[in-house]
Amino acid sequence: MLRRYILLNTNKFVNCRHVSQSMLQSTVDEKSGIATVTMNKPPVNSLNLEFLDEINTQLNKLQKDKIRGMILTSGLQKVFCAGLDITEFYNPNPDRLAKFWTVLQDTWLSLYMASFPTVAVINGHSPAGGCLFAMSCDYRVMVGPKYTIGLNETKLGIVAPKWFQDTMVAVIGQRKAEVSLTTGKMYTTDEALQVGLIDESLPDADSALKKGTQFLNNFQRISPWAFKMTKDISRQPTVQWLIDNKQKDLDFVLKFMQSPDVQKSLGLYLQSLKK
Ligand SMILES: CCCCC/C=C\C/C=C\C/C=C/C(=O)SCCNC(=O)CCNC(=O)[C@H](O)C(C)(C)COP(=O)(O)OP(=O)(O)OC[C@H]1O[C@@H](n2cnc3c(N)ncnc32)[C@H](O)[C@@H]1OP(=O)(O)O
Repeated sequence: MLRRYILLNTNKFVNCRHVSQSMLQSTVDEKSGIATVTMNKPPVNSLNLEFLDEINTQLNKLQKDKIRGMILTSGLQKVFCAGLDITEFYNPNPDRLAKFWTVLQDTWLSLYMASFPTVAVINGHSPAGGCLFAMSCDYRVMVGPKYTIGLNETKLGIVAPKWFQDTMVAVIGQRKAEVSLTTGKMYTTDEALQVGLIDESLPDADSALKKGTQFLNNFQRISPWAFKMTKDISRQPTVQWLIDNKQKDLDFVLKFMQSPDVQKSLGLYLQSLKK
């Protein structure tokens, strides 16, 4: 494995393994075994087929490398992740859409059930799929006060799939999730903290990264096996539906996304984004 000194987001030089460099940068601190995975797909880290594939491959690699923890963050100025790439849904090629959705399912399962502790350092806006990724980590530290986070699918005229919804319920509870999902609510950092959607709010990215690292350091004294078993038991009710219904979920999305009403809503939403 290539060893070199590189400059991390913390502006400190640390001895680390450089794992990859493309839309995703991944570094592992040799001493702590903590990986920092930085999404870097301008302009907004939207999750298309290729990007999701890269994220999933990296998560599986980190698992094989037996890292001790992971921070997921963004290398962009003001966006953590803009969610799924809407152009994957608009006038889709059915074969590509099927691949895209399957990789999304797999990536979510890899992240949600990661064998190592994970922290999202949310250093920018985090709508929809971006919020899903953040909620799938074990801890969320967000840079405030100006960014927003939430599952806004109803605002696009679409519906958050069951497993997106269940992930939110697991974080903030049934009642708050129901109101949040039906209204497509995007929370400010303060609101997200209040509702429990994030665990901490910090004024800048450096202190958020430090906080995330502090959280991961808690696990130095906890057996990885005990951690993983506990997490599996806790998260099993949320993942089991998708594990049992991957094909049904895919078939539904293929049908739903190709319906004229949904295409019309998506077209209007894309237009409004361009404006
Ligand atoms: C019963 C069972 C139901 C089954 C349901 C089936 C299917 C549901 C499927 C999926 C669920 C969907 C999940 C999603 O994640 S959908 C994506 C939702 N995301 C958003 O709504 C975010 C939209 N973007 C923004 O709000 C902003 O861009 C931002 C993130 C706040 C950043 O703002 P900023 O001002 O910095 O950037 P711009 O707005 O100027 O954007 C720059 C550039 O990027 C394009 N873009 C932005 N977001 C996306 C995106 N998600 N996908 C693709 N492209 C995006 C934007 O259009 C601009 O493009 P341009 O060409 O003008 O440069």
